[in-house]
Amino acid sequence: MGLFSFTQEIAIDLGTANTIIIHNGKIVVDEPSMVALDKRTDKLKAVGETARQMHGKTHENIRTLRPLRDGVIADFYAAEQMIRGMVKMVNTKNRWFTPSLRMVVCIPSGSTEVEIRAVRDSAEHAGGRDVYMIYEPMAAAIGIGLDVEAPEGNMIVDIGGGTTEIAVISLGGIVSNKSIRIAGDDLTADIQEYMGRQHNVKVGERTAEMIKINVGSALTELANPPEDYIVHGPNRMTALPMEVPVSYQEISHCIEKSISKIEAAVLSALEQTPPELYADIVRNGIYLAGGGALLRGLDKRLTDKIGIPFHIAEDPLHAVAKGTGIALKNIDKFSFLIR
Ligand SMILES: Nc1ncnc2c1ncn2[C@@H]1O[C@H](COP(=O)(O)OP(=O)(O)OP(=O)(O)O)[C@@H](O)[C@H]1O
Repeated sequence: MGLFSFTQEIAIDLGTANTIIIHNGKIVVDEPSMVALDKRTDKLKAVGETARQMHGKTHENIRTLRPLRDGVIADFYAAEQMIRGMVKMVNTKNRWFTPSLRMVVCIPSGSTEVEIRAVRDSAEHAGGRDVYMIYEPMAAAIGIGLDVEAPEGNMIVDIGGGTTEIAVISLGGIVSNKSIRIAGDDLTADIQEYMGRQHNVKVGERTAEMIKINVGSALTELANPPEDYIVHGPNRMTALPMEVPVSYQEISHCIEKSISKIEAAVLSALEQTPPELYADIVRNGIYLAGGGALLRGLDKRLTDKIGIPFHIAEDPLHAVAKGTGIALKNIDKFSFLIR
């Protein structure tokens, strides 16, 4: 080791929609999982929020892309560039020498060997010397503050951008899990398609996501309904500008199919749960994490349908990252980390 080499420890929640880095127990990077590359040289032009702002507005020499799809790396080179770019954001002070990185990165629980390898390779190419991995639902459970090593069953439903992960955790391990590729991005796609079909207005992905955040609902009747959201966009036929007010009720109908699929996956995961753990889950309730947990009425809908209380994690968008950060501090203690 040279005179100026040092090890930096970071935890990465590498998500389809957002990537979060924790360093010294604090969130230091929280950016959309997006890169902008120069088409001619493949060099990185921008990463995170800056790349997202370029999305849909680029000329022929720049391409913006999301390196992950459905929770897993879809573009290996872009993923590596993104991790590199985001790690650089952590090291704004020490530009003179590159630290050796000790990382904990989270991965979907349904990952194949090849997908795990892809995350490890990307992390190592981006400077990781000592790379550990943790399954996302395990990280979410730790982030929520559950004692994952206790002989007690807990069920986590983590609804991210690309995947919904449902897992039962007990004694420091995942007893059963179900991962489906229906999550927040599918709800956004449902809305985008619906706006064109129903209102004849063309909306981009970002606008559809804003509709979801402002008036998305898993129920057709809400106790505290949000005000209609006004959408601006071109008419699909005439290209003339339109202004369309959108209500939460119509959005609840348009995302109904996808929500039902998530509901069915939770039921199927419960069916596979061993009886002793099932009893613990009925007593403790089920924890919702990930950005999708913020959808209005989802906790109530699932509670009413399944008959077990659903609790939304305190900070659902950051639960996985927080848990990954705690795992980083306990690398030697947590035997469930993957090397
Ligand atoms: N208030 C909200 N209501 C509904 N959905 C939301 C809200 N806020 C964020 N989301 C959605 O949550 C998703 C992102 O969640 P999260 O950051 O947990 O996913 P991720 O970790 O990047 O994805 P994955 O776990 O699938 O790799 C996006 O689809 C986003 O649109």
